[in-house]
Amino acid sequence: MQRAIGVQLQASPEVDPRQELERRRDFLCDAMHESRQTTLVLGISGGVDSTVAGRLAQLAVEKRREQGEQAAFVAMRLPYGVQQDADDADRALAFIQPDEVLDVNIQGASDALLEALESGGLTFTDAHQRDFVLGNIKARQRMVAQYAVAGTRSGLVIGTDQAAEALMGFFTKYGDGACDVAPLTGLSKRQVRLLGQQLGAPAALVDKAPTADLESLAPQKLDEVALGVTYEEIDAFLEAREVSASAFDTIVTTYRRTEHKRRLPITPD
Ligand SMILES: Nc1ncnc2c1ncn2[C@@H]1O[C@H](COP(=O)(O)OP(=O)(O)OC[C@H]2O[C@@H]([n+]3cccc(C(=O)O)c3)[C@H](O)[C@@H]2O)[C@@H](O)[C@H]1O
Ligand SMILES: Nc1ncnc2c1ncn2[C@@H]1O[C@H](COP(=O)(O)OP(=O)(O)OP(=O)(O)O)[C@@H](O)[C@H]1O
Ligand SMILES: [Mg+2]
Repeated sequence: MQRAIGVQLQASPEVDPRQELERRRDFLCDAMHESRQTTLVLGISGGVDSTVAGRLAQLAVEKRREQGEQAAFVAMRLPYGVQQDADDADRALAFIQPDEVLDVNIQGASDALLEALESGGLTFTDAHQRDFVLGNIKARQRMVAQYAVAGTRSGLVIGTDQAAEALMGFFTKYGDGACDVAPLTGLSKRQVRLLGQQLGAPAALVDKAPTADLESLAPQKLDEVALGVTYEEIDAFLEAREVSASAFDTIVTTYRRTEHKRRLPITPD
């Protein structure tokens, strides 16, 4: 079963970082060519996934320009108010060297929607549920912001979903899960870091502990705390290595429970 899920998610035990970077950069170039779009758009959080995907995007548009095509990468800062790890986002942008940076605070829109929902009669069981729902609103506001830019600039929105998040369904459906191109597909978290290292990204970002950072009541909460398994265990599962019985159980149960997130909407037969 472990192998079958790995195949389903396009995971592989080993990758050659140099070759993978070239293949994934060229994939972005081909996607721009085939869709006749001239811009790539991506939110840069300061985490390793958007650092790697962002640099790949910049390399892709530079290659398109070398080929005589019009191409640009628009990186977006999308903080909710003041982001605790804003320095990391700045560091990531300094490394990526994007053609353009747009800074859009998603707090106003996110809070306004939550307030309107409450005025409209929606109630929550407790403060934790309210905060969790607001977290998913934040992820979806980032999607709305990126698509607004893509719609203005003939752009493709990049998603940073990789095999570790896909396996655990650890993304907001139609939030950060929504995109036009997903260049990190199939990579374990370890492999994303390998690609970051190969690109020459700052070690502090390559080795940074992953956080979705969506809950205002628990800023910078580590993904591993929310997931109940470590990325090491998730990567071992994806890379067809041995996994403890309890981790195996958590991973397979979560994978099945989140199947709907990896599929198109349910339709009548
Ligand atoms: N069986 C089923 N078939 C079809 N649809 C089903 C369904 N079960 C729920 N649904 C629908 O799916 C919805 C639940 O999905 P969703 O809205 O995504 O919500 P949910 O999975 O509850 O929450 C998203 C999770 O992803 C994490 N996350 C989000 C964003 C980024 C990152 C990150 O790593 O950076 C992590 C976040 O911390 C949270 O734990 C339900 O409200 C319902 O509408
Ligand atoms: N504060 C933010 N500013 C801009 N974009 C964001 C922000 N938070 C999340 N995103 C976008 O949502 C994506 C999903 O977040 P996620 O946390 O999975 O990735 P990451 O932060 O790049 O890496 P890591 O998973 O290691 O934290 C990010 O890659 C980024 O494109
Ligand atoms: Mg993050």
